[in-house]
Amino acid sequence: MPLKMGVATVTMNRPPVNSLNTEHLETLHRTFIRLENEKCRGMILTSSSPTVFSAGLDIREMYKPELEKARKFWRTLQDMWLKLYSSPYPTVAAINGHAPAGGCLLSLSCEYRVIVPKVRMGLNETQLGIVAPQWFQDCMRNAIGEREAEKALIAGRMFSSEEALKVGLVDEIAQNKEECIQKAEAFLASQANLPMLARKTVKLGFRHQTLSRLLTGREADTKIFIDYIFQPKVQKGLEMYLQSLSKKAA
Ligand SMILES: CCCCCCCCCCC/C=C/C(=O)SCCNC(=O)CCNC(=O)[C@H](O)C(C)(C)COP(=O)(O)OP(=O)(O)OC[C@H]1O[C@@H](n2cnc3c(N)ncnc32)[C@H](O)[C@@H]1OP(=O)(O)O
Repeated sequence: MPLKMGVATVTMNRPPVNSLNTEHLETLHRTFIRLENEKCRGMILTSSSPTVFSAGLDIREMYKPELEKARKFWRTLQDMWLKLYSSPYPTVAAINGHAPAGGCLLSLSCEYRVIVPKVRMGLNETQLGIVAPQWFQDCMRNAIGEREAEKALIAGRMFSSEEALKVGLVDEIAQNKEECIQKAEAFLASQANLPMLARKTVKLGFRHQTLSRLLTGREADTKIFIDYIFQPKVQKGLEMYLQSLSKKAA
Protein backbone atom coordinates (compact mmCIF):
# COMPACT_ATOMS: atom_id res chain seq x y z
CA MET A 1 0.00 0.00 0.00
CA PRO A 2 2.27 2.86 -1.16
CA LEU A 3 1.49 6.31 0.28
CA LYS A 4 2.35 9.07 -2.21
CA MET A 5 1.82 12.61 -0.87
CA GLY A 6 -0.50 11.09 1.72
CA VAL A 7 -2.50 9.25 -0.95
CA ALA A 8 -2.67 5.45 -0.68
CA THR A 9 -3.21 3.03 -3.53
CA VAL A 10 -4.80 -0.16 -2.24
CA THR A 11 -4.37 -2.89 -4.83
CA MET A 12 -6.44 -6.00 -4.22
CA ASN A 13 -4.37 -9.06 -4.97
CA ARG A 14 -6.20 -12.32 -4.42
CA PRO A 15 -5.87 -14.30 -7.67
CA PRO A 16 -7.54 -15.27 -9.78
CA VAL A 17 -10.51 -12.90 -9.40
CA ASN A 18 -10.20 -11.04 -6.06
CA SER A 19 -13.20 -12.85 -4.64
CA LEU A 20 -13.90 -11.65 -1.11
CA ASN A 21 -13.42 -14.40 1.47
CA THR A 22 -13.17 -13.76 5.21
CA GLU A 23 -9.39 -13.38 5.13
CA HIS A 24 -9.40 -10.94 2.22
CA LEU A 25 -12.17 -8.91 3.86
CA GLU A 26 -10.17 -8.80 7.11
CA THR A 27 -7.14 -7.54 5.19
CA LEU A 28 -9.19 -4.78 3.56
CA HIS A 29 -10.76 -3.86 6.90
CA ARG A 30 -7.35 -3.64 8.63
CA THR A 31 -6.04 -1.55 5.73
CA PHE A 32 -8.88 0.97 6.00
CA ILE A 33 -8.35 1.25 9.77
CA ARG A 34 -4.65 1.86 9.24
CA LEU A 35 -5.29 4.54 6.62
CA GLU A 36 -7.62 6.32 8.99
CA ASN A 37 -5.10 6.14 11.85
CA GLU A 38 -2.33 7.41 9.59
CA LYS A 39 -4.46 10.39 8.57
CA CYS A 40 -4.29 9.44 4.94
CA ARG A 41 -5.30 12.22 2.50
CA GLY A 42 -7.00 9.95 -0.03
CA MET A 43 -7.27 6.37 -1.22
CA ILE A 44 -7.44 4.70 -4.61
CA LEU A 45 -8.89 1.18 -4.59
CA THR A 46 -7.90 -0.99 -7.53
CA SER A 47 -6.90 -4.53 -8.49
CA SER A 48 -3.74 -6.31 -9.59
CA SER A 49 -5.74 -8.39 -12.07
CA PRO A 50 -5.70 -7.17 -15.68
CA THR A 51 -9.36 -8.16 -16.17
CA VAL A 52 -11.18 -8.29 -12.83
CA PHE A 53 -11.63 -5.58 -10.19
CA SER A 54 -13.36 -8.02 -7.84
CA ALA A 55 -15.67 -10.97 -8.54
CA GLY A 56 -17.59 -10.10 -5.37
CA LEU A 57 -18.16 -12.32 -2.39
CA ASP A 58 -16.40 -15.65 -2.49
CA ILE A 59 -19.30 -17.96 -3.23
CA ARG A 60 -17.49 -20.83 -1.51
CA GLU A 61 -17.94 -18.97 1.79
CA MET A 62 -21.70 -19.28 1.31
CA TYR A 63 -21.87 -22.78 -0.13
CA LYS A 64 -22.36 -25.45 2.56
CA PRO A 65 -20.62 -23.37 5.21
CA GLU A 66 -20.28 -24.09 8.92
CA LEU A 67 -22.71 -21.85 10.77
CA GLU A 68 -20.10 -19.97 12.83
CA LYS A 69 -17.83 -19.47 9.83
CA ALA A 70 -20.73 -18.06 7.81
CA ARG A 71 -21.56 -15.67 10.66
CA LYS A 72 -17.95 -14.54 10.90
CA PHE A 73 -17.79 -14.06 7.13
CA TRP A 74 -20.85 -11.80 7.16
CA ARG A 75 -19.74 -9.77 10.19
CA THR A 76 -16.35 -9.22 8.58
CA LEU A 77 -18.05 -7.98 5.42
CA GLN A 78 -20.14 -5.59 7.50
CA ASP A 79 -17.03 -4.35 9.37
CA MET A 80 -15.11 -3.76 6.16
CA TRP A 81 -18.00 -1.95 4.50
CA LEU A 82 -18.78 0.27 7.51
CA LYS A 83 -15.13 1.40 7.60
CA LEU A 84 -14.91 2.06 3.87
CA TYR A 85 -18.29 3.77 3.50
CA SER A 86 -17.63 6.08 6.46
CA SER A 87 -13.97 6.79 5.72
CA PRO A 88 -12.96 10.34 6.66
CA TYR A 89 -10.55 10.53 3.71
CA PRO A 90 -11.64 10.81 0.03
CA THR A 91 -11.93 7.50 -1.81
CA VAL A 92 -11.85 6.55 -5.49
CA ALA A 93 -12.41 3.19 -7.15
CA ALA A 94 -10.19 2.66 -10.19
CA ILE A 95 -12.30 -0.10 -11.71
CA ASN A 96 -9.81 -1.80 -13.98
CA GLY A 97 -11.91 -4.92 -14.62
CA HIS A 98 -15.25 -6.61 -14.01
CA ALA A 99 -17.04 -5.70 -10.79
CA PRO A 100 -20.09 -7.88 -10.14
CA ALA A 101 -22.08 -7.92 -6.87
CA GLY A 102 -19.72 -7.45 -3.89
CA GLY A 103 -17.13 -6.05 -6.31
CA CYS A 104 -19.65 -3.44 -7.38
CA LEU A 105 -20.43 -2.75 -3.71
CA LEU A 106 -16.75 -2.00 -3.06
CA SER A 107 -16.71 0.55 -5.85
CA LEU A 108 -20.07 2.06 -4.82
CA SER A 109 -18.67 2.56 -1.34
CA CYS A 110 -16.01 4.88 -2.71
CA GLU A 111 -16.89 8.49 -3.50
CA TYR A 112 -15.78 8.54 -7.10
CA ARG A 113 -15.54 5.83 -9.75
CA VAL A 114 -13.43 5.59 -12.89
CA ILE A 115 -13.79 2.54 -15.11
CA VAL A 116 -11.90 1.08 -18.07
CA PRO A 117 -13.78 0.19 -21.30
CA LYS A 118 -15.31 -3.21 -22.07
CA VAL A 119 -15.93 -4.41 -18.54
CA ARG A 120 -19.15 -5.04 -16.68
CA MET A 121 -20.34 -3.98 -13.26
CA GLY A 122 -23.55 -4.19 -11.29
CA LEU A 123 -25.45 -5.87 -8.48
CA ASN A 124 -26.30 -9.12 -10.27
CA GLU A 125 -27.46 -11.07 -7.20
CA THR A 126 -31.03 -11.61 -8.46
CA GLN A 127 -29.65 -13.46 -11.46
CA LEU A 128 -27.92 -15.89 -9.09
CA GLY A 129 -31.11 -16.53 -7.10
CA ILE A 130 -29.84 -14.54 -4.13
CA VAL A 131 -30.82 -11.07 -2.99
CA ALA A 132 -28.64 -8.00 -2.63
CA PRO A 133 -28.93 -7.00 1.04
CA GLN A 134 -30.62 -3.72 1.88
CA TRP A 135 -27.34 -1.87 2.40
CA PHE A 136 -26.02 -3.03 -1.00
CA GLN A 137 -29.28 -1.73 -2.48
CA ASP A 138 -28.94 1.56 -0.59
CA CYS A 139 -25.48 2.11 -2.08
CA MET A 140 -26.83 1.60 -5.59
CA ARG A 141 -29.79 3.89 -4.88
CA ASN A 142 -27.48 6.59 -3.49
CA ALA A 143 -25.40 6.44 -6.68
CA ILE A 144 -28.02 6.29 -9.43
CA GLY A 145 -31.33 7.22 -7.81
CA GLU A 146 -34.45 5.30 -6.84
CA ARG A 147 -35.94 4.48 -10.23
CA GLU A 148 -32.78 3.30 -11.99
CA ALA A 149 -31.70 1.38 -8.88
CA GLU A 150 -35.03 -0.42 -8.65
CA LYS A 151 -34.84 -1.48 -12.29
CA ALA A 152 -31.21 -2.54 -12.03
CA LEU A 153 -31.66 -4.50 -8.80
CA ILE A 154 -34.80 -6.34 -9.82
CA ALA A 155 -33.13 -7.46 -13.03
CA GLY A 156 -29.70 -8.05 -11.46
CA ARG A 157 -28.41 -5.95 -14.31
CA MET A 158 -24.76 -5.88 -15.26
CA PHE A 159 -23.86 -2.57 -16.94
CA SER A 160 -21.24 -2.16 -19.62
CA SER A 161 -18.72 0.62 -18.93
CA GLU A 162 -20.57 2.95 -21.30
CA GLU A 163 -23.98 2.12 -19.76
CA ALA A 164 -22.53 2.63 -16.29
CA LEU A 165 -21.34 6.11 -17.27
CA LYS A 166 -24.69 6.99 -18.81
CA VAL A 167 -26.70 6.00 -15.74
CA GLY A 168 -24.25 7.66 -13.32
CA LEU A 169 -22.94 4.44 -11.81
CA VAL A 170 -19.44 5.66 -12.64
CA ASP A 171 -18.08 9.17 -13.03
CA GLU A 172 -15.56 8.69 -15.84
CA ILE A 173 -14.25 6.18 -18.37
CA ALA A 174 -10.49 5.90 -18.83
CA GLN A 175 -8.80 4.14 -21.73
CA ASN A 176 -6.70 1.82 -19.56
CA LYS A 177 -5.61 1.21 -15.98
CA GLU A 178 -2.85 3.82 -16.13
CA GLU A 179 -5.30 6.51 -17.19
CA CYS A 180 -7.77 5.23 -14.62
CA ILE A 181 -5.22 5.88 -11.87
CA GLN A 182 -4.38 9.29 -13.34
CA LYS A 183 -8.05 10.28 -13.29
CA ALA A 184 -8.41 8.93 -9.76
CA GLU A 185 -5.40 11.01 -8.69
CA ALA A 186 -6.87 14.07 -10.39
CA PHE A 187 -10.10 13.62 -8.39
CA LEU A 188 -8.12 13.35 -5.16
CA ALA A 189 -6.06 16.42 -6.11
CA SER A 190 -9.31 18.34 -6.66
CA GLN A 191 -10.27 17.55 -3.04
CA ALA A 192 -6.90 18.27 -1.49
CA ASN A 193 -7.46 21.93 -0.65
CA LEU A 194 -10.87 21.49 0.91
CA PRO A 195 -10.96 21.81 4.70
CA MET A 196 -10.85 18.14 5.79
CA LEU A 197 -13.22 18.44 8.75
CA ALA A 198 -15.92 20.20 6.77
CA ARG A 199 -15.51 17.78 3.90
CA LYS A 200 -15.74 14.73 6.12
CA THR A 201 -18.76 16.13 7.98
CA VAL A 202 -20.71 16.69 4.77
CA LYS A 203 -19.77 13.23 3.46
CA LEU A 204 -20.93 11.55 6.67
CA GLY A 205 -24.09 13.63 6.64
CA PHE A 206 -24.97 12.21 3.22
CA ARG A 207 -24.03 8.67 4.24
CA HIS A 208 -25.41 8.72 7.78
CA GLN A 209 -28.81 7.17 7.05
CA THR A 210 -27.37 4.30 5.06
CA LEU A 211 -24.71 3.62 7.69
CA SER A 212 -27.07 3.76 10.66
CA ARG A 213 -29.52 1.44 8.98
CA LEU A 214 -26.89 -1.29 9.14
CA LEU A 215 -25.31 -0.17 12.43
CA THR A 216 -28.61 -0.39 14.27
CA GLY A 217 -29.55 -3.70 12.68
CA ARG A 218 -26.32 -5.64 12.35
CA GLU A 219 -27.47 -8.73 14.18
CA ALA A 220 -30.78 -8.77 12.33
CA ASP A 221 -28.92 -8.37 9.04
CA THR A 222 -26.64 -11.30 9.92
CA LYS A 223 -29.65 -13.44 10.79
CA ILE A 224 -31.34 -12.57 7.48
CA PHE A 225 -28.16 -13.61 5.66
CA ILE A 226 -27.83 -16.88 7.57
CA ASP A 227 -31.51 -17.81 7.24
CA TYR A 228 -31.40 -17.03 3.54
CA ILE A 229 -28.29 -18.88 2.51
CA PHE A 230 -29.07 -21.99 4.56
CA GLN A 231 -32.26 -22.61 2.56
CA PRO A 232 -31.83 -25.83 0.53
CA LYS A 233 -32.96 -24.20 -2.71
CA VAL A 234 -30.48 -21.36 -2.27
CA GLN A 235 -27.71 -23.89 -1.62
CA LYS A 236 -28.73 -25.76 -4.77
CA GLY A 237 -28.60 -22.52 -6.75
CA LEU A 238 -25.14 -21.69 -5.41
CA GLU A 239 -23.94 -25.20 -6.24
CA MET A 240 -25.15 -24.88 -9.81
CA TYR A 241 -23.61 -21.43 -10.15
CA LEU A 242 -20.24 -22.63 -8.86
CA GLN A 243 -20.39 -25.53 -11.29
CA SER A 244 -21.18 -23.22 -14.18
CA LEU A 245 -18.21 -21.01 -13.28
CA SER A 246 -15.89 -24.04 -13.08
CA LYS A 247 -17.22 -25.52 -16.35
CA LYS A 248 -16.46 -22.23 -18.04
CA ALA A 249 -12.83 -22.58 -16.95
CA ALA A 250 -12.59 -26.22 -18.13
C1 LIG B 1 -34.81 -9.95 2.16
C2 LIG B 1 -33.33 -9.75 2.00
C3 LIG B 1 -32.62 -11.04 1.93
C4 LIG B 1 -31.14 -10.82 1.85
C5 LIG B 1 -30.48 -12.12 1.84
C6 LIG B 1 -29.00 -12.02 1.61
C7 LIG B 1 -28.53 -13.25 0.93
C8 LIG B 1 -27.12 -13.31 0.47
C9 LIG B 1 -26.56 -12.08 -0.09
C10 LIG B 1 -25.29 -12.38 -0.79
C11 LIG B 1 -24.80 -11.21 -1.57
C12 LIG B 1 -23.82 -11.70 -2.57
C13 LIG B 1 -22.92 -10.95 -3.11
C14 LIG B 1 -21.89 -11.48 -4.04
O1 LIG B 1 -20.92 -10.82 -4.30
S1 LIG B 1 -22.09 -13.04 -4.69
C15 LIG B 1 -20.81 -13.23 -5.90
C16 LIG B 1 -21.30 -12.75 -7.22
N1 LIG B 1 -20.25 -12.80 -8.18
C17 LIG B 1 -20.43 -13.20 -9.44
O2 LIG B 1 -21.51 -13.53 -9.85
C18 LIG B 1 -19.21 -13.23 -10.30
C19 LIG B 1 -18.87 -14.61 -10.74
N2 LIG B 1 -17.68 -14.60 -11.53
C20 LIG B 1 -17.63 -14.20 -12.81
O3 LIG B 1 -18.59 -13.77 -13.40
C21 LIG B 1 -16.30 -14.30 -13.50
O4 LIG B 1 -15.47 -15.12 -12.72
C22 LIG B 1 -15.60 -12.97 -13.74
C23 LIG B 1 -16.33 -12.17 -14.84
C24 LIG B 1 -15.50 -12.14 -12.47
C25 LIG B 1 -14.15 -13.26 -14.24
O5 LIG B 1 -14.21 -14.12 -15.35
P1 LIG B 1 -12.90 -14.95 -15.76
O6 LIG B 1 -13.26 -15.63 -17.03
O7 LIG B 1 -11.72 -14.07 -15.72
O8 LIG B 1 -12.67 -15.98 -14.56
P2 LIG B 1 -13.44 -17.35 -14.32
O9 LIG B 1 -14.90 -17.16 -14.41
O10 LIG B 1 -12.82 -18.40 -15.17
O11 LIG B 1 -13.10 -17.63 -12.77
C26 LIG B 1 -11.80 -18.03 -12.38
C27 LIG B 1 -11.95 -18.88 -11.13
O12 LIG B 1 -12.52 -18.08 -10.09
C28 LIG B 1 -13.71 -18.70 -9.61
N3 LIG B 1 -14.66 -17.63 -9.23
C29 LIG B 1 -15.13 -16.64 -9.97
N4 LIG B 1 -15.94 -15.83 -9.28
C30 LIG B 1 -16.00 -16.35 -8.04
C31 LIG B 1 -16.67 -15.97 -6.84
N5 LIG B 1 -17.45 -14.87 -6.76
N6 LIG B 1 -16.51 -16.73 -5.76
C32 LIG B 1 -15.73 -17.84 -5.79
N7 LIG B 1 -15.06 -18.26 -6.89
C33 LIG B 1 -15.19 -17.52 -8.00
C34 LIG B 1 -14.20 -19.54 -10.76
O13 LIG B 1 -15.04 -20.56 -10.30
C35 LIG B 1 -12.90 -20.07 -11.30
O14 LIG B 1 -12.47 -21.07 -10.42
P3 LIG B 1 -11.75 -22.39 -10.96
O15 LIG B 1 -10.55 -21.90 -11.71
O16 LIG B 1 -11.43 -23.16 -9.73
O17 LIG B 1 -12.74 -23.08 -11.83
